[in-house]
Amino acid sequence: MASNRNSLIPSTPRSNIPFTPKRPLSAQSNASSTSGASSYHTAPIEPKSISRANMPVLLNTTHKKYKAPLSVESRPKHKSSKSATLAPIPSTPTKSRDTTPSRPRTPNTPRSRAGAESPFLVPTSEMDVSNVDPEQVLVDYQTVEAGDVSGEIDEAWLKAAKLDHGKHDKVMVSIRVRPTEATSAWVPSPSTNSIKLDPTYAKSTANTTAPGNTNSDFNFDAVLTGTPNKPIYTTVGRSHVQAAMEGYNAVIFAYGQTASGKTFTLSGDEEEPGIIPRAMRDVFGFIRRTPEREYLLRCSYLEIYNETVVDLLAPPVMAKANPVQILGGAGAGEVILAPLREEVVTSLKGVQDVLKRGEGNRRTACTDWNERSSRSHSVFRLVIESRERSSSMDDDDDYDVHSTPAHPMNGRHTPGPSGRQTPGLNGRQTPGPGPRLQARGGRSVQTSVLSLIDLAGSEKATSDKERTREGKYINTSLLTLGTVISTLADNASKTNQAHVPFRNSKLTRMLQPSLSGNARISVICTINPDVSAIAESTSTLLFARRIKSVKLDAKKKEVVDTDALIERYRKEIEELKKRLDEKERELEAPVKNRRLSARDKMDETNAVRDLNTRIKQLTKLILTSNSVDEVKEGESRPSSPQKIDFDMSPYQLQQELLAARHQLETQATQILSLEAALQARPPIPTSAPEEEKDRLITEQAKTIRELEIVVAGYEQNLGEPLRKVKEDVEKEFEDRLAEEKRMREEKERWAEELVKALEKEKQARVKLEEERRALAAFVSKFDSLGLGIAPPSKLRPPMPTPGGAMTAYERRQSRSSSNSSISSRLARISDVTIKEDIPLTEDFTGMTDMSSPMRISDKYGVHPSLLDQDMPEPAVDMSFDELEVERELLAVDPNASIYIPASGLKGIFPESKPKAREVLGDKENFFPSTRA
Ligand SMILES: Nc1ncnc2c1ncn2[C@@H]1O[C@H](COP(=O)(O)OP(=O)(O)OP(=O)(O)O)[C@@H](O)[C@H]1O
Repeated sequence: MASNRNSLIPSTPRSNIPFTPKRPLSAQSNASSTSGASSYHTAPIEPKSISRANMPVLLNTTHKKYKAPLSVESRPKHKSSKSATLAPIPSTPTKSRDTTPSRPRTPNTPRSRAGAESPFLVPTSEMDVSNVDPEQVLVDYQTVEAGDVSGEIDEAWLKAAKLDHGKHDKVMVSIRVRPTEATSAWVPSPSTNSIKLDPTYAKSTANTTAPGNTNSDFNFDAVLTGTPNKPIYTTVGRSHVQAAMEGYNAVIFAYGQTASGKTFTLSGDEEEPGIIPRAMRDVFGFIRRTPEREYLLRCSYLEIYNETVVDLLAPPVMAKANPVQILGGAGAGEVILAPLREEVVTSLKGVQDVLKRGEGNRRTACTDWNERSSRSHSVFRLVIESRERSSSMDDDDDYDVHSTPAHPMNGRHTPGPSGRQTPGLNGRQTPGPGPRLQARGGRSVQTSVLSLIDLAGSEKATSDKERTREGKYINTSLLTLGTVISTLADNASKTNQAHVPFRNSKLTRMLQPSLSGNARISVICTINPDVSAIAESTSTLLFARRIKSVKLDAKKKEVVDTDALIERYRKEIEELKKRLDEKERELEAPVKNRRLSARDKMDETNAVRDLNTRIKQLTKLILTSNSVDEVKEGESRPSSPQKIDFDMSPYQLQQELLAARHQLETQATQILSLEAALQARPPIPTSAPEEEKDRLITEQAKTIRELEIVVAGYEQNLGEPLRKVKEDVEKEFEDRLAEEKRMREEKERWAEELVKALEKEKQARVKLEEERRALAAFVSKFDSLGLGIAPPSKLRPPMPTPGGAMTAYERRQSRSSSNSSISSRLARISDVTIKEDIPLTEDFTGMTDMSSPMRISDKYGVHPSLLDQDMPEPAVDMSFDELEVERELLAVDPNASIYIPASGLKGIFPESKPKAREVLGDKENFFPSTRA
C-alpha cells in the first residue's frame, strides 16, 4: 500500500507503465507494458500484462474522470434557506440574515499543501474546529454540488439494485485476485464466487507450505478479478457506505500480503480511484438524494505503526509528542480516541484536502516510506451525524443579528468565546474535539462512523520465515486481529463465549465496537496469485474463511430530543386516560342500559386493562427518557455498564479511571450549579399575579426535572456502573479470596501449633535448666565434700578418680548440648516462615537457624540461648540441704560416673557424712560398699 499513496507525484499514463507487483516498484518501471487490463469478473486471469500505474493515488487530483472540484469560495449556495432549518435556542448570539449565503465552508481547509514539506509546518485552518458551530457547517441536498457527486453513479441502477449485503448479520467477505504477468497458481471463479488452488500446485504444496485444505474450493460473497475499481466498489463498498449514511457503523478493510493490491483497492490511483474516493463521492451523492435530512460530516485520519496510534491530521511534531490513546467510552465496548483531530468537511474537496494532508504527514514522519507503509495500518474515519431537516421558519430566530459579526471567510457566523457554546449530545459534553449536532425540536440525531482501513501486509504476521528473520517487526496488531477473528468465529457457534483479546493490540481495541457486532463489515482479501506466494495467499483465504463466520448485529445509534419525546408521551397518556375514563364509565353504566354478551364484556375489560398497561408503560418511558438519550432500535433501556477488563495494563486502567472521574466531576459540577440556580430563585411574593406564580412554578418544576435528569444520569453513568464493576470484581476475586482465606487459616493453625510446640520446648528447657543448676550445685557440693576429687591427705591419700564429678558433669553437658533436642527440633521446623505477629518468646530467638527461611524479627532480640550462656559459678558455701537432687535425674543419667571410695563417706568429712548419707542413701550405686 505504499507506492501509490504518493499522491504528490504526477501520474504517468497507464499504458506506459507496466504492472509491477513486486517491491521495490520503482526498480521495475522499465519492464515491458501491454495495454488492456483484464476485465472484471473474468476467470481464470489471463497472464497478460496489466499496465497498472505504479504511480501514486491521487485522491484529490481526479482531473480526468471527475469534474474538477469547485473551490468552496466560488460556489454560490443554491438556496438561502439554510438557516431556516435551525431551531430556536434562547439567548443566542447574532446571525446575519444575509440573503446570499454561501455554501458552508470546510472549516479547516489548509491554505497550502501543508504538512508535506516540513514536519513543523502547522496547517493553517480557516476556522478553529473546536469553535465551529455545527449549525453553520451542515450539509444538505442543496449544498452538495454536482461536482461532488460521482458521475459514474447510475441512479436508475442504484434504485433497482438490492444493496443488502450490509444487512446480513455476517461479515461480507470478498476476494480480489490481483492480475499477474506470471503463471497464476489460483483458479478464481467469479461466477460461483469461489476460488481454488490449481491442482498442479495443490498436490505439491499440500501439507507443506500451504496450511489448511487447499484442495477444496474457498467460497465467499464475491470473488473479483481485474483492474477496474468501479465494480469492486459497487460490489463490496457501496452497500456499506449506504448503511453508514443510514445510521449504521460500517467498516471496510483490505487484508492481504504486501503488494497484493490493498492500497490499490482502497485508494486506487488517478485512473482507477479506489473505494475511499468513490465512497466519499457516494456520501455526497446520498446527501443530494436525501432532501429530508441534513448532515454534519467530520473526518479523521490515523495510522497505527509499531503499536503507536498517530494522528495524521495533527502537525507531525505534535502528533509524535501526543500519540492517540484508545480509551473506554461510556457504553460497553465503546472506545474514545484522544487526542484525535476531527475535521469538519462540507464538500468533496474538503475530504480530499484532509486525505492529502494526512498522506503528507505520513510521509514526512518516516524515511523508509515503503517499508513503513507495508507495516502500518491506515484508518480513515468519517463520522456522519444527521437529523431531519426542520420545516419551521422559526429557526431563523436562532440568532441575534446584532451580537456576533459574520465570519470573514464565509459570511456566516462563528460564535465567539462568549457566544453560543456548542453543547455535546443532549447537553452533555461529548468527548472529542469536533462539534456535535444537537437533537432538537423533536428531531433526533443519528450518528454513525464509516471506517476505511488499509491494513499492513499480512505476511508479517503469517510467514514463519519472515517471523524468524524479522521477528522484531512482527505486527502485533495483525497477529491479534487473527486471534480475535478466530475467537469471535468460534464464539459465534458456541454458547460459552471465550474471552476475546481485543485489548492485546491497538487495532483490535480500536475496532472492538465494530468487531463485537455493532457494525456492518466488508472485508476485501487481496491475493497475489503468483506461485511464489501460495502460502501467503492460502493464509489470507483461511483468514477470510474465519472472518466469514463472525456474527454481526449492527444497530443504529440515535440521540433523541428528550423534551419532544416526553411531550409526545404526555399527550398520548392524556388521550389514553380520556379513553380509559370513557371505558370505565361504560362499564359502570347500569346493566339495563347495556346489553352486552359475556364475550363483549370480556373484551371491554381487556381493553381497559390494555389501556392501563399502556399508560403505565408510557409513564415509565417518561422516566426513562428523562435520563436516557440513546434509544437504540427496539430497545429503550440504557446500555449496561462497562465491564472493567482486568487484562488492561495499569496505565490503561488509570486512563479509564481518569476519564470516569472526569465525567463524575462534570456531573457533580452540573448538579451543584443547578442546585445553586434553584436556591437563587426568588420566592414568589403572595401579592404576585396568578400568571406570575404559575410561570415561576413551571420554571421551578422544569429545573427540578433537569436536576432529576442529571441525578438519574449520574446514577446510571457512574453509580450503577461502579456498583456493577464492584460486583464484577468481587465475583472475579471470590475464588481467589476464598483460597487466600483458606491458606491464611492454615497458616494460623500452623502458627498456633508452632507456638504450642515452642511453649512446650520452653517449659522443657526451663525444667532442664533448673535440673542443670541443681545438678551443678550438687556436683560442686559433692566435689567440695571431697567425694569426687578428695583433697590430698597425708593420712589417707585420695583414691585415683577418672576425673571427678565436675568432669563428668562437663562431659554430660557437652554431650547434651550437641544432641540438643531443642536445637534439632527447631532446625526441623525452621523451613517455615513465621510472621512477625506470631508471639515468640525471646528465649527461642537465639536458637533459630538464620540461614533458613525462618526469620524472626530483630524486634524480639537475638539473645544467646541459656544453653550457650556461661554457667554461673555455684555457691561453694551451699548448705547440704540445698542438695535436693532429683534422684530420677541422677538415676537416668548413666554417665554420672561419680566415684565413691570403698570406704564410702566415712573418715573423709565426718561432719557431713550423715547428711550425705541421708541424701544419697537410696542410690545403691553410690554406696555400693556401704550396702554390701
Ligand atoms: N487489481 C490490480 N490491477 C492492477 N494493478 C494492481 C492491482 N492490484 C495491485 N496492483 C498494483 O500492484 C502494486 C502493489 O499494490 P499495492 O501497493 O496496492 O499493494 P499493497 O497490498 O497495498 O501493498 P503494501 O501492503 O506493501 O502496502 C501497485 O503497483 C498496484 O498498482
